[in-house]
Amino acid sequence: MTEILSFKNVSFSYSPEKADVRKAVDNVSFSVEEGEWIAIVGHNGSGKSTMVKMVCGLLFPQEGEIRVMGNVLSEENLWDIRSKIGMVFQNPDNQFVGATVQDDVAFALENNGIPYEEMVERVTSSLKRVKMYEFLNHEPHHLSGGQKQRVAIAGALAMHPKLLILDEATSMLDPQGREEVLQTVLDLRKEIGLTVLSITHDVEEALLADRIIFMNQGKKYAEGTPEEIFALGDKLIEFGLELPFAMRMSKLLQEKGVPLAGKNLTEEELVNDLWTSNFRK
Ligand SMILES: Nc1ncnc2c1ncn2[C@@H]1O[C@H](COP(=O)(O)OP(=O)(O)OP(=O)(O)O)[C@@H](O)[C@H]1O
Repeated sequence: MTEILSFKNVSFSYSPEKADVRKAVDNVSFSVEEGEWIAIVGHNGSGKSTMVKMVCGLLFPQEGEIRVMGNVLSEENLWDIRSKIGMVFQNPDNQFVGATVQDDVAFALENNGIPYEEMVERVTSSLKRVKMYEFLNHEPHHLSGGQKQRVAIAGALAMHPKLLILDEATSMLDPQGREEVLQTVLDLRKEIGLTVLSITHDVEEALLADRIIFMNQGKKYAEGTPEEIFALGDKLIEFGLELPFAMRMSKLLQEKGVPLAGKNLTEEELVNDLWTSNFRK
């Protein structure tokens, strides 16, 4: 397994001179292996954005070290490392720089001096990967939120990133847009083994990840598979997170006396459980 990103005992405080101000990120360690999808979840102020800013070198840890593809992130290698990371942010309207979809995807390639023929090839293949090729000449403001985010993903893909960071990338989308973007990420993982780090409040999105890092007040409270993390149940609620819809529904049904065997993280599991526990003899 190749390690793409690691945090080792990383701490950051916005007021390092004040011992009484809580650290935004406090002694956090984790790693992301090639091909994994890791979701960082946590309530407001738990340190998620500060962690992303450190991965991109916008902030540097005061303690500990961050490695990207084996290299300790520093002022010297910052630009090289940034070129290997694709980012998609929260607001689909703040990310467009091109007048058309293809101009937008080509923007970073042009800035990086990629030869014209290669640029055309990368724009074409990236837009095909996110199923937005037919919108090549469309103006961005005519697209839906989900389509805009898929173009933003294409822009990131065109740079052949080692890591794609989704920073609350679905939080401003309607359910259909959210679904489109998440399906795109799932497809990309299957097709090209893309490594993904997503920062999210959305527990249903976190369920799709291989592993979840659960942050609380700057500290890593827990890390594990979605099953392990959501088994924490009331602890998640206490720290300001919801449980997935299927789990909440299972709990309510059990309280009403409907027999169910499991906790049921997904709707599919719930439907199967309802069927086997109640109807199949
Ligand atoms: N520029 C800043 N100056 C001072 N303190 C800050 C700054 N940015 C964040 N903080 C503080 O650092 C802590 C972690 O904030 P951070 O934004 O990283 O959390 P978050 O989990 O991303 O929250 P949200 O989901 O609201 O974006 C919070 O206590 C926050 O108030």
